[in-house]
Amino acid sequence: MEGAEEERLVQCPVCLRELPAAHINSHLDRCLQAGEAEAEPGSSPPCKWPRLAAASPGSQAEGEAEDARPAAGLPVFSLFHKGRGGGQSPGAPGRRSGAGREEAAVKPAEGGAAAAAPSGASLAQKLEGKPLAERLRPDTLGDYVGQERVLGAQTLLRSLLESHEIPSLILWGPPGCGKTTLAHIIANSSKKNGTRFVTLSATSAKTNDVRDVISQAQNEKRLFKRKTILFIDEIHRFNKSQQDTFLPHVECGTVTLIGATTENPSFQVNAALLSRCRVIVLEKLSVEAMEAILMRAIRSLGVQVLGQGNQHSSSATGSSSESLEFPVYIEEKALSTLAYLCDGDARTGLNGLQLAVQARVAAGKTTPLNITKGGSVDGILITEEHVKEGLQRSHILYDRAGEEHYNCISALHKSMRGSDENASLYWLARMLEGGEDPLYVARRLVRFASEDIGLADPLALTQAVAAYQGCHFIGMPECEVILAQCVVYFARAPKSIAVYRAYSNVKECLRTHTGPLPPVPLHLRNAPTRLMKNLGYGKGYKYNPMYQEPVEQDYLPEELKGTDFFKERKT
Ligand SMILES: Nc1ncnc2c1ncn2[C@@H]1O[C@H](COP(=O)(O)OP(=O)(O)OP(=O)(O)O)[C@@H](O)[C@H]1O
Repeated sequence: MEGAEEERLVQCPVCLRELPAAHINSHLDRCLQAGEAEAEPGSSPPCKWPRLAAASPGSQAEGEAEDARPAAGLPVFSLFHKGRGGGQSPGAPGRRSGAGREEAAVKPAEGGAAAAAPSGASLAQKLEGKPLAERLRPDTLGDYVGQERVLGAQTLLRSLLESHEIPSLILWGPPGCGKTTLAHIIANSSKKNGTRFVTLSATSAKTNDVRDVISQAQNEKRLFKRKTILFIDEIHRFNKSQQDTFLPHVECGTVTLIGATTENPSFQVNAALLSRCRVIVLEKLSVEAMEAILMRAIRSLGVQVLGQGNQHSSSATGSSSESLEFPVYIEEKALSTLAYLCDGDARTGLNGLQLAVQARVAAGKTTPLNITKGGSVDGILITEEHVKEGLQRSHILYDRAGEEHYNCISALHKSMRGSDENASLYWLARMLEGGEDPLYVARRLVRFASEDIGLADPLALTQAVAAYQGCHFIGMPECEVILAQCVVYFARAPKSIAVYRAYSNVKECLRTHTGPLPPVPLHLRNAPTRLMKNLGYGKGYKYNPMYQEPVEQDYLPEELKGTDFFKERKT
């Protein structure tokens, strides 16, 4: 009987693991200690790796290994993201083993810029390991640049964050604008009042992972009165049933949800969930904000800024000459070009800077620089060309923010209009490979379908809308072939601008009309009330289906009678 009691399985209230009753007390002690360990700063939002193809593979692999390392010492409970597309999800089948469950614990950021590298380290050492963007991720609102509209001094969000009153939030904004960084700052500040911060990435987490986080949050709340903030990166990638899983728990306050998304949450986030969250719209970082972020990076690396033509007093702290044979300089113009070309994406800007500096330092080629009155100094110089190389794949071919964006879409439009399928494909690829938003191209195709093909092939519009939706569903890179198919269809399609031109003529007619616009003819008016009938509304209207023969009836106002917008030439 006693043996049976010992063998009876009971569930640990903390980790939910089933164990023999006889072992539960000792297990619980370990579990509680582990829970404490987890409360330590291990739960920051995930580290992100550079998206640039040119990013050094070595540094990424190194970073991933570091990122996936479990938090030191005791096993941890919470579920963490392993990084984009990385590895098995934390709660994948076969891995749920209670306290021993394998999790990718995210290491805490190492103190922001100040901790980027020891101040005495050489520049090459400072550039090793984690990507610069990760190391410079701000820890406090003080270092968070831009986004004044939502985080400025008098804003509601700032006062909520300062008072540690975190509501459920959806952070919506383009890549690299600071969504994860903001969550990271919230994680840091919420630790101060003992709140747990758990991170899941919708790209790798399964519904069971969400359930695990929720049940753990319930236990934490019940046993320790601790709140849980759940950060879900790329929340738009969760399907409806996954989103439904945490809906009631957000509602009853078991977890505070912070979701980050680059997609419009009205379409991608379940309406019920959305209504329980405050949507914070973050914008692309301005060129000025990007300059400030890049300057901070320059300072942390000890690189000095070189003004055009004359010596520029750099605000760099600690000259690189302390630890390097040659000082490193970057042209002021190179910085502003980088700030401009990265199109409000701080990760792209910082990665571009890192690659440019790394390449120049590795090449070790020095230039005599006239920066002192007395003569020249040998130093490593980073020019505008070098930063463009750093941004190579994404930005040198194609500048998403600037003129090139309009030039290429115009070239695509004209190539399709000219029925040149090769040129059409070329311009499409130039844009997509350069990082253009596929939905921007898809929207142009919808317009083209009506403007240039029109009724010569009415199916073109259906194709374009389907291509838009396809791109919306699957994103890049898979959607490129959808756009390619549509572009070739359009290049080969017959063209007609009849409707486009006729509609332009109508608009012109309205614009140039002098005096009051003619009233709607009485016989064309609807007459839902007796009064309207009495006023002659609808009187004399011939209901076409009642007639066998063509109906003689005017539909245009009297003064436009007989106008043919299809024949008239636009003036
Ligand atoms: N507002 C900001 N102030 C200072 N640094 C920033 C800011 N926004 C972004 N950064 C820098 O850019 C890097 C990338 O930003 P973050 O990961 O927050 O972007 P994100 O909006 O979450 O992008 P994604 O949608 O691609 O995940 C950060 O590590 C940080 O170094």
